[in-house]
This record gives sequence, C-alpha cells and structure tokens, in this order.
Amino acid sequence: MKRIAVVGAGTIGLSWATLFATKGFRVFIYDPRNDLKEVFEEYVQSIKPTLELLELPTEEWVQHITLSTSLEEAVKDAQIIQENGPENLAWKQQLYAEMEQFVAPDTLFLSSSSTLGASDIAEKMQMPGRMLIGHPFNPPLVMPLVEVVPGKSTSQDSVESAMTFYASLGKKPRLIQKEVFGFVANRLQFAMLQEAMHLVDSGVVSMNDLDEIVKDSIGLRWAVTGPMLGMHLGGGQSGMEAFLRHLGTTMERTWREQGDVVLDDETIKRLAEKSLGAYGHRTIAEHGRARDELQIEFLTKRREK
Ligand SMILES: NC(=O)C1=CN([C@@H]2O[C@H](COP(=O)(O)OP(=O)(O)OC[C@H]3O[C@@H](n4cnc5c(N)ncnc54)[C@H](O)[C@@H]3O)[C@@H](O)[C@H]2O)C=CC1
Ligand SMILES: O=C(O)[C@@H](O)C(=O)[C@H](O)[C@@H](O)CO
Repeated sequence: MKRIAVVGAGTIGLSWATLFATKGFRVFIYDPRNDLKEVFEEYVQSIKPTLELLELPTEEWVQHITLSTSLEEAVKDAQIIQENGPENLAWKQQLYAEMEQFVAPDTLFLSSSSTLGASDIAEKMQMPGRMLIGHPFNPPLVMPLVEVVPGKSTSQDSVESAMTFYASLGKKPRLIQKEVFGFVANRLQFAMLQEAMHLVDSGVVSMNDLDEIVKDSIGLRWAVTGPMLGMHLGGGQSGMEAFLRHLGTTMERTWREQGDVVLDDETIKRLAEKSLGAYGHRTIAEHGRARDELQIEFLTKRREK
C-alpha cells in the first residue's frame, strides 16, 4: 500500500487526507496544532454525508489514517508528500529543506500552494527535481481540478508521476506550462473577486444578490462551456471573431471602469459584516454540506454527458 504524508491538517489537508485514505492509501498526517485529534475526529463525522454522496466509504478509511506526532515520523517512509501548510514562502522553503532530510531520494513533494511557485518553494532543497505544485480547489475531496505546476528544476519524471497520481484519484490534473503567481484558476478567480468585492462594497449590489447573479449566469455557463467557448458561442455563427469585433470595445471600456479594491482592515471588516448578514444564519459546515451536495450532483450529471 503506497504511503502518503499529509503535512498540514487544515481546510485543505484534511480534505486531501480523506480522499487519499478513501482511495486506499496509507496516510500519515502531521500538524503541530494541539487540537489535531479533536479536529480530525470532528471532521470524520462532518464529512460522512459528502462521502456518501461520492459513494466513498464513510468509516473504514479512518483505519488508513495515522495522526503523527512528528514531521519525521509522518514523512520518513512516504512515497508522496502533499503539503498544506500556511501560504508563506519562507515557511514552506524551510519546511521542504527539513522534510528532505527524512525521506528517500524518489519521494515526490507536492505543494497545495494557491499561488507560490515550485521554483521558489524548492529553493533550499538539495534535490528540487522531485518538487512541484499540486494546487487543488477547495475541497479537494470534491472539486476535480488540480493545477500541476513544475518549477525550473522539476524533473519530467516528477511531472508525469504527479499527473498520473492525481488522475488515479479521479481528479482532473491540468499541467500549467509556465510559472506565474497564482497559476491560472486563482488569477482568473481573483480578477473576478476584485470586481465582485468592489460592486458589493460600493453598494451597487447586495452580497447575496451578487452570488445569485453569478450562479444564474456566468457560473452556470462557465461550469458547462468555460469562458473561451462561452465567448465563441456568444458570437453567433461566426463565433469568437464576431463576438470580439461586436463586443470588444464594450469589454475594453468595462475593463477601464472596473473597481480597485484595497483589502485594508476597514474594508475587510465591512465585507465580513456583510457576509455574516448574508450567510451567518447557517454554520460553515452546513453551507459546506449544501455546497458539496449540489456540486456532486452537478458533477455526476456533467460526467454523464
Ligand atoms: N483554503 C483554500 O480554499 C485553499 C488553500 N490552498 C492552499 O493550501 C495550503 C493550506 O491552506 P488551508 O488548508 O486553507 O490553511 P489552514 O490554515 O486551514 O491550514 C494550515 C495548517 O497548517 C498547519 N501548520 C502550521 N505550521 C505547521 C507546521 N510546521 N507543520 C505542519 N503543519 C503546520 C496549521 O496548524 C494548519 O492546520 C495553503 O498553501 C493554501 O494556499 C489551496 C487551495 C484552496
Ligand atoms: O478557491 C480555491 O479553492 C483555490 O483556488 C484556492 O487556492 C484558495 O481558495 C485560495 O487561494 C483563495 O481562493
């Protein structure tokens, strides 16, 4: 049985660990948090409805999990390490240099980082060829995408191993050809989130209505066509060229008028207050379960097409 180390047991790490264990891997979780056992036990109960919807085992997988009390114990015999620590470059650089001391030469290092490049993270490694990004979308247990982003030293073997590994889990690994901060999905997401926060914070639309507008339009469309095919279909029989010749000027004006957002403390507090007003009536776990139920139903339908 292949052994996977999950380093960092927060939002992403616990979801990855569950996926790995339900797929039959032996999983060692390391996190210095002093409530790891309690957090894990609570998570095991809260994730059951999602596992049922995914037709994954809801109980047995826990036997494949070991909560490690040391980093060395967690990683020393791992063939694969999925790192999910804080999004802090200096911290990740130090961690990879430390982990490298304990593992075999062919251990694959995968970081869940949302934005940081493998070239930078692996800077202090002796053997950076075996390190790359495996960036999931939250929650990895449900969302198909994994952005596989090699660094300047990453070997082709490591890239192929990562792509094969994620595909074997039923994920949709996509190889990103060039290192850019934020990769692809987050650069797209963050561009839109800037405008979304601007529109809500400036009072153009309520937070709840903004979400419903996206869900009933571009969210629904792009889940089926993606943005590029969406534009191509928006141009009628002449496709993308007609779309851009017809609406290009309008798009360029909108880009010039889009809002700038500075996430200072006051702005964060205003948006957080609006978020509680819109969504505070249910717990994060309740929203998460409702999200997972609909997303799994949609993914199942889309797969059937
Ligand atoms: N939250 C999200 O939606 C997504 C996050 N990511 C990325 O995944 C990584 C983790 O993010 P989250 O799970 O959201 O963060 P989180 O804050 O929920 O979890 C981070 C975990 O790292 C642990 N940690 C701190 N020091 C550690 C150490 N020395 N060794 C091991 N663990 C340590 C913390 O105790 C915490 O449990 C980040 O790089 C983030 O950019 C990627 C995709 C989505
Ligand atoms: O949104 C996601 O799940 C991922 O793209 C992420 O990396 C994290 O959410 C974070 O970057 C903020 O969206």
